[in-house]
Amino acid sequence: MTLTPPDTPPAPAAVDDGWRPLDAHPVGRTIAAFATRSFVANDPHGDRLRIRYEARAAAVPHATAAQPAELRAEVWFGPKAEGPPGHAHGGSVAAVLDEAMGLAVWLAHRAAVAAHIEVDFRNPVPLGLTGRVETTAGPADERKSSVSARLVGPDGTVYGEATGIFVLLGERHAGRFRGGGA
Ligand SMILES: CCCCCCCC/C=C\CCCCCCCC(=O)SCCNC(=O)CCNC(=O)[C@H](O)C(C)(C)COP(=O)(O)OP(=O)(O)OC[C@H]1O[C@@H](n2cnc3c(N)ncnc32)[C@H](O)[C@@H]1OP(=O)(O)O
Repeated sequence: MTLTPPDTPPAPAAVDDGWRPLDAHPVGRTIAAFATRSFVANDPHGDRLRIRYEARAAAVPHATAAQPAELRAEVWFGPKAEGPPGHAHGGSVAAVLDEAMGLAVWLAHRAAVAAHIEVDFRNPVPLGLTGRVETTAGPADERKSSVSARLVGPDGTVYGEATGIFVLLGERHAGRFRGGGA
């Protein structure tokens, strides 16, 4: 006896929206290597912050106003990110937004450091939240770029919003931010 398989609806066609792991992008590879050391991203299996960056490539190596390379992230706030009981420390939220903005500018233009950031904490972040960080790097002039980022929950709740001015590293900063640790 053969059974007629039940009607199964066709699987929805996967939508390729262009987002890839950060290290799949040529510039993103350098950034991803940096992020293995950074304060925010250096403990991908830890209990504080886990973050995974993704890039959407521009068709050209450097972003233009028409075709920027974009960065976003998925982030998890673990039990050791606590600030107010049961909720994430504002500094952890600010750090996540700060780093994402810096990496967004790096991806879109070149390596940069924060000169000025502002953060609005819109809603308390419950520990255990997995949220999405969205960034928008503005166009750059010779020395700086404006950028913004926000942290959004799976239900669309906006937890934090940030804007920043990031100074693009150039000859005048030679050696200043290379580091290497103590
Ligand atoms: C393949 C090679 C790979 C290389 C790898 C490189 C290593 C990776 C490097 C980087 C990756 C970073 C990944 C993101 C990490 C997360 C982001 C952070 O948290 S970064 C840490 C916190 N930030 C600091 O420690 C900066 C400390 N501050 C400074 O060192 C200086 O103040 C600095 C560099 C920010 C500015 O000093 P000036 O002398 O270079 O710049 P001036 O000429 O004064 O300003 C340039 C423009 O920026 C404006 N500007 C400067 N500071 C401003 C401010 N506070 N507010 C508003 N505008 C400001 C100015 O008005 C000027 O604008 P006008 O060109 O005239 O239009």
